[in-house]
Amino acid sequence: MTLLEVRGLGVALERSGRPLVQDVSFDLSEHECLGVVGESGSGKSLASLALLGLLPAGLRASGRARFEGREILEAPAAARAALRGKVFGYIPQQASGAFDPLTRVGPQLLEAARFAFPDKTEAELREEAEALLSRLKFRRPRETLAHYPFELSGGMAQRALIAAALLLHPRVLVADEPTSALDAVSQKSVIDILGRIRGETGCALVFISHDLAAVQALAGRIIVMEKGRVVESGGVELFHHPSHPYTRRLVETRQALSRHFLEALR
Ligand SMILES: Nc1ncnc2c1ncn2[C@@H]1O[C@H](COP(=O)(O)OP(=O)(O)OP(=O)(O)O)[C@@H](O)[C@H]1O
Repeated sequence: MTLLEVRGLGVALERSGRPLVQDVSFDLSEHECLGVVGESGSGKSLASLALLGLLPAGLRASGRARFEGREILEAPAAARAALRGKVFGYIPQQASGAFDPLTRVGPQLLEAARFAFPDKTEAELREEAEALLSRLKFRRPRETLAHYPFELSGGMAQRALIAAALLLHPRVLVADEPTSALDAVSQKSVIDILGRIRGETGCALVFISHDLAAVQALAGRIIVMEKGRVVESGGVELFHHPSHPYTRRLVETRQALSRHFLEALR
């Protein structure tokens, strides 16, 4: 079943009308993972922030986006906030910046869930958070909830953010470069976790990354963005037979980087 239908999504500067993202279209079904790739500045984050209703001040979205047939771009602010609470989960790029350094991890993890599920007791929410952390490979979930953010490694903080998003039971999880600030082992762990969650919960995933290997591991379909536009889209075979020169360049750059690292290891 199609969850999300995006047609002609654009983002522009409010004052001048200068376009930053233009004509992005895709469908997203339950369980599906859409990979969004492209160089830094190609518009990946702005396209997803437009869908989430989280564009920075001074930017405006245009086009159409429907969740289960309901238009979301034009929905009033309160309805957008409710959608973010219950429909869309968001995992931002920098886990460290997403936490308030002076507040323990537990209250921060539970804050949005308290609003989203006012009928659940504090004990129920804590229990759910601990179970989630345990699924996300935290050995001592209760202790983790009592920690301050600085006591978590980068990989742990990123996994804690995934837990915070999942506590809201999202139907669509948007992960914006969730592995870019992590070492190789943590990257693999986060990718494994995202893949598993999709299988277990049925939530759809929009996975934004310039790591082509990670996208290949997770996504069934891919859109390639350059300078704010989608230049190519298709299945993962797109990386083996890229038809657009920009996709070819991305693939060649990745192959050259892999060769470089392999030579450096010899
Ligand atoms: N608040 C803003 N005001 C003006 N221009 C912006 C703003 N935010 C982003 N841009 C510009 O919009 C374009 C797309 O930015 P965006 O952050 O979506 O790229 P990206 O592909 O996500 O890059 P990265 O991989 O580095 O996160 C860039 O040229 C960027 O400079």
